[in-house]
Amino acid sequence: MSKVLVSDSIDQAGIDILSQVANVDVKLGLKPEELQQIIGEYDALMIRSGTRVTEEVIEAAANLKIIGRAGVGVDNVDVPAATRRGIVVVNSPEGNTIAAAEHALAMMMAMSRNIADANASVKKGEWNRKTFVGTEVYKKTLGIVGLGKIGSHVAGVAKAMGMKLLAFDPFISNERAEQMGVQLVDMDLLVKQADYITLHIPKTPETAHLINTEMLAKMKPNARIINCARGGIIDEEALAVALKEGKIKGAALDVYESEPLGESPLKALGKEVVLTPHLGASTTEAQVNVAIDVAEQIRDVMLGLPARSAVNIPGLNPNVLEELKPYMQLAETLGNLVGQLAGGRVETLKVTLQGELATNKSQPLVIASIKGLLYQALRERVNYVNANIEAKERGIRVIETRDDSVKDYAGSLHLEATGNLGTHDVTGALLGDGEIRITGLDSFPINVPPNRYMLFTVHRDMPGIIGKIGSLLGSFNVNIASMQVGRKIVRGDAVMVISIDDPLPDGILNEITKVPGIRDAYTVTL
Ligand SMILES: NC(=O)c1ccc[n+]([C@@H]2O[C@H](COP(=O)([O-])OP(=O)(O)OC[C@H]3O[C@@H](n4cnc5c(N)ncnc54)[C@H](O)[C@@H]3O)[C@@H](O)[C@H]2O)c1
Ligand SMILES: O=C(O)CC[C@@H](O)C(=O)O
Repeated sequence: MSKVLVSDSIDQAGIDILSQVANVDVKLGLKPEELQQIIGEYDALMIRSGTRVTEEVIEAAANLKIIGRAGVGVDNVDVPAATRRGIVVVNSPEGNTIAAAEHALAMMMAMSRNIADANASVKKGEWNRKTFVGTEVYKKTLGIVGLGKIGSHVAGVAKAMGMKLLAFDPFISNERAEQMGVQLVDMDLLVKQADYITLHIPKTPETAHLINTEMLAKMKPNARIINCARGGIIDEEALAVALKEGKIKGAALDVYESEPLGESPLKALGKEVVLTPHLGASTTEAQVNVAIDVAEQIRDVMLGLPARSAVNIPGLNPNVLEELKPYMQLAETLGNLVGQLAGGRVETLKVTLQGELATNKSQPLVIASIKGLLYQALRERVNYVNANIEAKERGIRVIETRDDSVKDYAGSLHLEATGNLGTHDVTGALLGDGEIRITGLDSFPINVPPNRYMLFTVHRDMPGIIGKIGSLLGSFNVNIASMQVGRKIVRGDAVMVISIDDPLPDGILNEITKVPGIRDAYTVTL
């Protein structure tokens, strides 16, 4: 049975799902070197934001197939290193959206009404109403940086609270913003006009220290800033100075440059700052959502099914995948076949998506074709995650073309591989029951199911040649399962496709090529 390591606290609902397919070990609070020591035993790792999956951990993870992040941000995972090793990284893009949005709104209200400090004061036995006079958010301007899933939900609630909404998000259209009642502005205008600024962007090289001394200096003296996105988007030193010097009114942070938050000038500040320990996703509902979402994906991958929210596999939407599933195997088989026919070093792979497959949605079939092509070289080390990278690293140019004219089948795939030994092409389609058919080889029409061991010849279409090959195979005790000939013109060139029960013994291919009329012979294992 497979083994899954859960190294952060996740809801039992997730553990129950994982237990259907694997032995689950829950080991919390592992030090990085401890994780590195034990990760080699596991097929899957499930984490939240507490575990750092570094390149060293990934290098030690000899059996790891999937890393599941029960949450949105995967910045605690070295995704490029995982991709290079063919490890799928999945997350739960929506499971904690509401929780994080509500936390940002709660932080805004907590700051406006001094909830945290007033609470602490009452608990100390004081009754100090004057110190904790607050401000209303009604009719104030909220500047939302990042109008994605969380930012949009914040916008909806803030609108209902009577706030005026500005947003900065270069990737959102004016139309979409208008639908939400939000005015899109540039960052400069947003920071100058907003009474409240809330960050809902990922941490990237572009967003690191986006809020720095210069930005803080542009804000209104009554401005308050909220960060429930990622630590490091705000320069914490600069923020502490701005708060201390009264350049801005307040800040509420849930996330920090380094977590847990150690020594920090922010801790020395008073009611102008509210700090929570990365609680954005910590609601019962969100934790059940993310645990189920990610555990189901780990289970599916363990069962050989695709993951619906893989961050390192290009655009595999579950509905599209469901439609394409029968064709993925076809693409892999054809890739494997054309790679073996081409032999040697393949330099170009041209994949033509034909008929009903000639749409953007079929792009995963190109990846499956590359995976098939590289199978002989990389075996299990190539998968849908790293196929593109592996092809690039080998200098294989992949050309994707589309031809929406319907041939004999509603949808078919044509693969052409060119390498140092020449060019070969194969075509394939699916029968109504989903069975794979190889329908073309080196432009000759054929119609055969793939077989584990196959022999192909290109020969002159003349009497006696089929018999000679049959006898030759018989003399080497090779049993033929099926045989088919394809030709374009009578007595021109033809191909012979022979499915055999066992691998072709050494030396026989050479004998076949010596038969008069045989131009080429290839044997493949699929
Ligand atoms: N505190 C928590 O516990 C918690 C919980 C969930 C999510 N998060 C974090 O919240 C953030 C937002 O999550 P989401 O689910 O809304 O993500 P999302 O991908 O739906 O939205 C992010 C938005 O940011 C925009 N964006 C990207 N770069 C930008 C830039 N340079 N300037 C302006 N906008 C930019 C994108 O266009 C997108 O619309 C992420 O950083 C996520 O990790 C934190
Ligand atoms: O695991 C957590 O609680 C934090 C999750 C949050 O930061 C996320 O990115 O989803």
